[in-house]
Amino acid sequence: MPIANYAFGVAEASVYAPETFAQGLPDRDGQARDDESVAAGAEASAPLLALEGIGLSFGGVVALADVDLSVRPGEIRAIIGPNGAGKSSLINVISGVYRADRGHVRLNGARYAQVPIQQLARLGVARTFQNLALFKGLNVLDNVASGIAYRTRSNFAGQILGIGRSRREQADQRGRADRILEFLHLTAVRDRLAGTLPYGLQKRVELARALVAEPRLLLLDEPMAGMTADEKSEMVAFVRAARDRFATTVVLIEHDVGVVMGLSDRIAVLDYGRKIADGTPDEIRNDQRVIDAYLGVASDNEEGAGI
Ligand SMILES: Nc1ncnc2c1ncn2[C@@H]1O[C@H](COP(=O)(O)OP(=O)(O)OP(=O)(O)O)[C@@H](O)[C@H]1O
Repeated sequence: MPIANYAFGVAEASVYAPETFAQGLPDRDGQARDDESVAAGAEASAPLLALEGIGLSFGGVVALADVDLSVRPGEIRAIIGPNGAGKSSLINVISGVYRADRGHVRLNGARYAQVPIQQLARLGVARTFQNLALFKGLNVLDNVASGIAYRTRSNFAGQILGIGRSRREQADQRGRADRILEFLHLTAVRDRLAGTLPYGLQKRVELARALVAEPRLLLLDEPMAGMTADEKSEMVAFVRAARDRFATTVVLIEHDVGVVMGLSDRIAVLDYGRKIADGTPDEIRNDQRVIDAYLGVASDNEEGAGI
């Protein structure tokens, strides 16, 4: 029985064509890329990110056990699994928040026992958080511009006085932030305090702040959590558009499996810290081990959607 029949209740979300949003910005090389070239590149290239034999325990609790994961450049890669399966632990290992007890992370060809969290931006990695982490008292533009503050080369005094290079850098940051706001249809709320926006828009501002640095690897921690169905559909389209436009590789964890099925190129499934399946949405939908893992959840939860 396909999983979609009982557990993955949300329809595949693809109501907005990505091209709608993908106009007006150059990609990393200043060249437009079509979807096919990104997908073909994803098939052929060496992994941008690879996890090798990752193990992580908290006291006696095994959060991750011998997990391998390979992420190709330009693909949208989801990690799913029931509550407590190890998804957050895995994304925290990828982003250097946790050091794995066993195994390594390969990023851009370099091998790490722990990814250096203070160098994430320079390594081309940006992330969003499960719980919003915006500066609620700052306006939207300044929140987004803060995502590229690391690029600043001017000294502190220069920034305070707003002189010379620092003034040019600030203008550059704001220009980039403005273009991302336009790309994500946020220009109308540019000057609003972030904390006053509806939740779904705040999540989109977080995406903008992560994207403004033009990361090679974008880590999304439950980007659709707490959103309405319409907001989820919009977010799906924006994430896809961002990938297509900037050739950004996306790794996301997300509870709404219907959304994941419609958005991802490949999906890895965790259960009790182990990877039990890995493949395309169709392969995952029909995988017996995945069905069993989620059936356990469905029988605990009459609505069958509590993943
Ligand atoms: N900081 C921690 N201290 C102790 N145990 C932890 C910690 N973080 C995670 N765990 C445990 O590790 C296991 C995996 O948790 P994790 O949060 O990674 O799962 P998850 O799939 O993200 O769950 P959820 O979907 O509920 O967010 C769980 O048993 C959890 O209780």
